[in-house]
Amino acid sequence: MAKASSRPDNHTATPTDPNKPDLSWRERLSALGNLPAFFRMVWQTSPGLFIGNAAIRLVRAAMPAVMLYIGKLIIDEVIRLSGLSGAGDTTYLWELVAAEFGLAILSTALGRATSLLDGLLGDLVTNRTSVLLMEHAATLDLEQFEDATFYDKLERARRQTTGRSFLLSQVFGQVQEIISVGFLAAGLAVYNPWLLLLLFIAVTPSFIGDNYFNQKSYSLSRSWTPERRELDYLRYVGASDETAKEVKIFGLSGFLINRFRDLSWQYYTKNRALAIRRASWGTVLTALGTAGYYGAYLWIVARAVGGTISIGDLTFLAGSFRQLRSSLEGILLQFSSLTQEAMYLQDLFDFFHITPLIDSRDKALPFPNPVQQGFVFENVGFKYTNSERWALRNLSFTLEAGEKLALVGENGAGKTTLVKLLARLYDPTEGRILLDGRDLRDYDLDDLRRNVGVIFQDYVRFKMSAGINIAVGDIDERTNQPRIEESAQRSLADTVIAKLPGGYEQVLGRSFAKGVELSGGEWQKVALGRAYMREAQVLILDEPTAALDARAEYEVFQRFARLTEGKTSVIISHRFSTVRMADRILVLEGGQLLEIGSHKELLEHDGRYAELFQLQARGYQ
Ligand SMILES: Nc1ncnc2c1ncn2[C@@H]1O[C@H](COP(=O)(O)OP(=O)(O)OP(=O)(O)O)[C@@H](O)[C@H]1O
Repeated sequence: MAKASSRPDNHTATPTDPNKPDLSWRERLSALGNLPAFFRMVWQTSPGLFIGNAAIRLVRAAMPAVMLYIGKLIIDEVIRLSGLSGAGDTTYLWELVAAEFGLAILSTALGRATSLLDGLLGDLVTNRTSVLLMEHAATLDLEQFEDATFYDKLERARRQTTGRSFLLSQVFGQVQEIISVGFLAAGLAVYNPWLLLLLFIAVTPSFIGDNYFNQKSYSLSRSWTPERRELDYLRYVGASDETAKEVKIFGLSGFLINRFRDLSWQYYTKNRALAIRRASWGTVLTALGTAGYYGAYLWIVARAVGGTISIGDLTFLAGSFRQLRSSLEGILLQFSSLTQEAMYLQDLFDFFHITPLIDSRDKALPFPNPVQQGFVFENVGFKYTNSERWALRNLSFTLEAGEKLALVGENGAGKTTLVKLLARLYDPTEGRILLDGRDLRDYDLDDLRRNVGVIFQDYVRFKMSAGINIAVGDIDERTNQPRIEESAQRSLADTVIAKLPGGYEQVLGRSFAKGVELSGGEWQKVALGRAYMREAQVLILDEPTAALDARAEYEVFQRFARLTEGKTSVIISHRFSTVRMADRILVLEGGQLLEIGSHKELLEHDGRYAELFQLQARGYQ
């Protein structure tokens, strides 16, 4: 299968290309090609349940034909006995009745057993798919997550993680029905093979009709993925703890609800039009099937009246024909919904086929320990995929090993982008970054990430315990309580946590029962603790003190200076009291390097840094 990537330039059209609303028969059949991979996944989930399910279904498949045949034998025996005027031996008759009763009980029991196994297996498959999805998502790039088409794929794949149990019982049921039909058809063919032909002719119209409408509804639902995502988003924004504050203050609920109502109504009307057409055509086409059934019934009754077949044969044939028709209709209808399901499955596999663009090379180098020379930016330029503008351009500078560098610049100057390149969340669009003389891309990615610790300004507030919120800096050490507490002390989070009713076990945020919310500055202290958890050689803090009060900021920096002694560090800050502590300061403007030097040098230079510094200093006078 072609590898799909989130980059528009090498995006390969898959059989389910969203820009192509109607899918051909060939594409739909080729979607069935996903079933083996799906079953491999089911098999790997639980071979025992898989085999059990298949075995029971095989037995169940033979039941309808056997029961109909026993019914025929019973009727023929009753007629034979009634012709003997009372004195016949009824043992055989009772044996037959007992056999039919036994089969009826067995059939119900097996029916229950299959739903049970389907349910259990379905749950396991759902869990496994979710795990696979999360595992795969973890391998992908930040850049891919920021791409809307990627998000649509992820969204479609996410929907596939639930509801797969339905496909499972559907395919299992389908195979069972096909075997069942085989048994019944064999019985019917013994009497008259033409009946089979009549049967196929009767069920074909409704099959074609249903296929057509399934395809339409798949295309509709697929082409509406972005809108459905927007609906989910509106539902979330309109009713969530994180947004409630602003929604209330700005009185946004009316606006959000109306937007939701308009969009959902549009989708509803499109769906309704399709559903009405489907129901109308379905009625007409099914009537054709009924006509076919009665045609065959006429023939059978006429043969029975003419004496060519027995009354038992009549019931067997009529029963078989009726059962066959409904089974065949079932199979054919299921087939079209099966291809539809298989197409949805394609979405899941498409997602699994997206490959990360940022990865370790073969024979990647280990991260130098310790870093000898440091980083060199050589004419680095970077453009976000979804943007035409250069976020960084012509950037050349060195970050010496052990140096503390501060990044300064106005909003949107490219500071965060620069540190993302340093942590290899992205690769430069042009130029290169060297570490100890080798391209950053030559180093093992996991090793690099372990050695470069970044605390972003939009750090995540995990709705988990305070301890875990610090331990995420080095999650393997989450049970190392002394280390967590030491990190908390350094980042000043210890006093915050001491006030929490549950201490380090206290769940933060209000999403879960007993969760406690922190203030912005308190959260920042907790997040800062992550930097101290990580024994990284390079530490990057992106506006780590923006929410801190003046005293806390001062203390944090005293400690930070001590912690980063001998380490390479980069700090982004808009506060010059923080910035001036750095060895050198790099001033960015519009993605370009404007000035670089120590605080003193830059003040003497009397350029942009001096201007911004004096601007801020004047504010304090
Ligand atoms: N994910 C993204 N996709 C597209 N463009 C982006 C993305 N992130 C940032 N940009 C753009 O890149 C430019 C640089 O952004 P960056 O976040 O690096 O600025 P910054 O200097 O850190 O700003 P601030 O001081 O506001 O945090 C901005 O023009 C921004 O709009």
